[in-house]
Amino acid sequence: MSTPTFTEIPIIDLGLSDGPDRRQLLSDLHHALTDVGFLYITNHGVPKDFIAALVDALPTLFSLPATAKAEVALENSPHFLGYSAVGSETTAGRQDTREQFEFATELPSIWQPGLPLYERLVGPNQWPAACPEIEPIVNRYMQEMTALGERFLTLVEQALSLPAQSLHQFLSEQHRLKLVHYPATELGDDGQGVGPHKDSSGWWTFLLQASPDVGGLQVLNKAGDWVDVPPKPGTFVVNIGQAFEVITNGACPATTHRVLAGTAERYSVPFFQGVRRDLTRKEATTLLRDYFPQRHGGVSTVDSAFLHGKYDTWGETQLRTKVRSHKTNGKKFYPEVFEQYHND
Ligand SMILES: O=C(O)CCC(=O)C(=O)O
Ligand SMILES: [Fe+2]
Repeated sequence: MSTPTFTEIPIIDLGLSDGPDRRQLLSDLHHALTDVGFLYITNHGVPKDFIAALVDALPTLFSLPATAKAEVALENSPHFLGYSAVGSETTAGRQDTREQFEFATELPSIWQPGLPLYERLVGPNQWPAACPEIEPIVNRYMQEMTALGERFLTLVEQALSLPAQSLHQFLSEQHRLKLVHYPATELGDDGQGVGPHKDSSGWWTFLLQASPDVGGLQVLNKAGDWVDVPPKPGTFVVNIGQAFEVITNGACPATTHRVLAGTAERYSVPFFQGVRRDLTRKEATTLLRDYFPQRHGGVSTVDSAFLHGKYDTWGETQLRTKVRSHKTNGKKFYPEVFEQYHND
């Protein structure tokens, strides 16, 4: 018998959350959380004109000259915020075909000697001077996504029969967002937009597919088939990050996904809801454990560097991941742990 699995991505209408269809909504959400790990949300309440302003700004931003992009290079930032060119990222052993600007909730630097090194992940954005309109547009969008993320967690608590606010206790004050551009590739060029991965940096991801007519995002189901996640007007794609899989003891899986390179260029904007940096592995595996008892004969099947790695906090696990994938920043800003993170 083949493994029961999904063949399409459920659509959850958040507009039903206050009406008579609420029970059905929570039951559909439960299915999406436990069997799929991916969903679309509609009627999410983020103002259309905020989204449109962001979508409209992307082509201008990405057509800035290379020198303007280099001024805000991610390499300059101890907080791993800024621009990365096509070719600087490898996923699943192959080079990705995308360029991106990474921003975070606007916060001042807090790290000073004596504080955990991972506190250095927090700090100011680098805004491109040649495209000044992007700063207020992104800041406003981030505020909306932060609020949407919190509303959404309340529904997830209800769908999973968890106490009110029990998921909010894991949130960070810093969330991250990427503006992503996948350039058009030649026909027959077997490039990857971004290779197969699970989202490792956040609690939940809320993705805006910003090119209404261009597909490419796919999700891996349990039968090993890739399921398309085409853009749908008025929706966000929402998916589970690895920290959430850990907290739920694998009941809610962080599903593998990828983006195919295509002959049409594509823009997208993933918002990664942040997990508090001081979260310990012990807390992550105990705080909600009564609600997610061990399945599979007591052996955890959850795949996560946080769970199986050497470092005890979410913050340090994140810092290690970033130092390993951005070697220039690692050497420049984190020489005290660079070798150790690379060799352990
Ligand atoms: O661009 C997309 O649609 C998805 C991007 C993604 O999966 C990621 O950046 O983690
Ligand atoms: Fe992703």
